[in-house]
Amino acid sequence: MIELKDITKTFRQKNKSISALSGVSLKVERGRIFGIIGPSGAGKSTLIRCVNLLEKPDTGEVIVDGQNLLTMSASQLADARRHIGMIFQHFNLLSSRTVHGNIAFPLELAGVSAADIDTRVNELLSLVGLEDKKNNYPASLSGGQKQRVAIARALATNPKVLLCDEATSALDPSTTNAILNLLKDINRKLQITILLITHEMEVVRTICDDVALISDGKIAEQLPVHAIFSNTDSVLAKSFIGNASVEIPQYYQDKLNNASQQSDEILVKVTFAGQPSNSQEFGSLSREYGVNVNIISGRLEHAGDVKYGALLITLKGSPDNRENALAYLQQDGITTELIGHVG
Ligand SMILES: Nc1ncnc2c1ncn2[C@@H]1O[C@H](COP(=O)(O)OP(=O)(O)OP(=O)(O)O)[C@@H](O)[C@H]1O
Repeated sequence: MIELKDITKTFRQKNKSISALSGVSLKVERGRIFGIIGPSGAGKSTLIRCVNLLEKPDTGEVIVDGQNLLTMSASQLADARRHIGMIFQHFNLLSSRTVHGNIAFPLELAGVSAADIDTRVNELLSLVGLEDKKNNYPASLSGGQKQRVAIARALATNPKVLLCDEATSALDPSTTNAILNLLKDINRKLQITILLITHEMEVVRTICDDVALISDGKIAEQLPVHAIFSNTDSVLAKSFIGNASVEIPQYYQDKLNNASQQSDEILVKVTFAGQPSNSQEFGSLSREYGVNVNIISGRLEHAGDVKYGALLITLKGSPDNRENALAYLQQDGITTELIGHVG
């Protein structure tokens, strides 16, 4: 649905030039939610703005729904852009227009009749759950409600593609989730292809089917989200797992300081880097290896049908049993790190 071929973009300022994109190619299949993630300054905004030519690439091809946007006349491009909706981090609503007026705006520009506009705006208000805010002005809405208006406006002309430029970065976590769910719903119901940029892995994990990592204006990695963890060399997997730090509670910190090396209980950090969600690691440890397992703290997340994250556990048993239990975990692809004796 979207294909970028060898895009380059350099910004020229007085006496210097900044290379924002150098040779970026990517393909977004129809109906997918595709995330582009990367650190600040990596080129994410420039890249997404190239898709609707808000930013014109210096070289390369931008193909949306089979049409090369860079070879179009101005009127063809205006028409093609009606099929590419966009939402922004700061919503970009018109403060002098009501919710209805904002959503109606692109329809007015497209020359739709007042009666048809009214019908369409009502449909969109119901889709985004804002029927009761029709006559409100943006200033009286919450951030999440403003983004819902922006989504409704972006969908007004029935686009095939929705571009999301850090659409949830200005929102709190629960509002972020609600907006991500709405985007996923829209993707499924309307079969709309979504390309989003974000600096948060959580956004990728929550709704994306595919992800590309951009770094220094180049695509460093690109893969389906469910495949991140089966690819042990994946930079993205490492950054997911890197976030899975666990804190040792003070109580166990004190135990670590005071315990003898002969104690039969050890504190272990267990890191999951893509294990199937249904594996039964801890059950087997007690049953088959004669050790007692106690989960102290940690965080496990799921991406597709795999889990990742880290747990802090204690294992209690004879030295041999503990060693066998750790070997069993490692054989399952789990990383274990002995922190010390406790107890
Ligand atoms: N209009 C511009 N003029 C000059 N330089 C620009 C312009 N827009 C972007 N840049 C530069 O291009 C590079 C990529 O910027 P871009 O905004 O695309 O990155 P980003 O990944 O979206 O960053 P952030 O997450 O901080 O928004 C940066 O070095 C930035 O300073």
